[in-house]
Amino acid sequence: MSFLELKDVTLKFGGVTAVDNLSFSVEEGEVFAIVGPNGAGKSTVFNLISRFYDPHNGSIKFDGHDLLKSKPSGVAAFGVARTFQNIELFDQATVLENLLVGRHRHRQSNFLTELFFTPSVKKQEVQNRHMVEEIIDFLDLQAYREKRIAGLPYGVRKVVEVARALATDPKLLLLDEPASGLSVEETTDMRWWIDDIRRQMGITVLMVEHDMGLVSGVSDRVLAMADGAKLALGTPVEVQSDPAVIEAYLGHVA
Ligand SMILES: Nc1ncnc2c1ncn2[C@@H]1O[C@H](COP(=O)(O)OP(=O)(O)OP(=O)(O)O)[C@@H](O)[C@H]1O
Repeated sequence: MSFLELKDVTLKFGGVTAVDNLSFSVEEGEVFAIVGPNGAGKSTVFNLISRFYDPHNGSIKFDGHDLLKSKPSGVAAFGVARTFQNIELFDQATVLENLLVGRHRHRQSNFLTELFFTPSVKKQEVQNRHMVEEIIDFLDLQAYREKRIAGLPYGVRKVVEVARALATDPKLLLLDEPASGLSVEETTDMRWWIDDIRRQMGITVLMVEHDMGLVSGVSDRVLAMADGAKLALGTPVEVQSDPAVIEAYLGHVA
């Protein structure tokens, strides 16, 4: 069985079929990209995996779990974390505080143990800090750790969003347009972060991205979508030279 498996998934919004009988699977350890013109259904696929929406048909399995039978909150507990197209951080909190919030799913304490700051709570707090500091070092965010999000440049906030998702200790990282709004240099940096996350942290990455340079540079496989359905699936070179993909993009540009 594949690490992540979507089978015959369909979701309609009224008369619009946002995802149309879509099947694909992602293997453990790969970087897998979803591309396609605006409105192709890419974000909806992310929202289905995150259990933000329920499909009308089909199945979604991750790491041996039937995601559709779990509570939406259970997805994070299975080890799925995501970033958002419009960065979702606490603006008035520092980088460090935002990352500590990301550790929340690992808290095993309750109100009383926290009230009395028992040894187990203290130990957990130390472990959380340690892990968060490692992520700050890993993504080179030391200079910003005590800075509030609101005052940070956009490119740094994008990296903090990735850091916050990593703080949940995921097995699968969903990156929603990691390069959107970034300069050419920042996009190159993002490419190396994604590569390091896969190679050094061993985390599987599924991303939606429009920047074909980033997609080709970092992805093992690419799924091209149009009108909610699969147009092509293969290596970046295979997908970029697929006639159906070329037509969908040219049709979109025209
Ligand atoms: N909540 C919603 N209600 C109604 N229609 C929706 C909703 N979400 C998405 N859609 C529609 O579903 C289709 C797929 O949208 P989706 O956002 O998944 O595309 P996308 O490929 O992510 O596009 P983009 O690249 O612009 O982000 C579009 O026609 C969109 O208008």
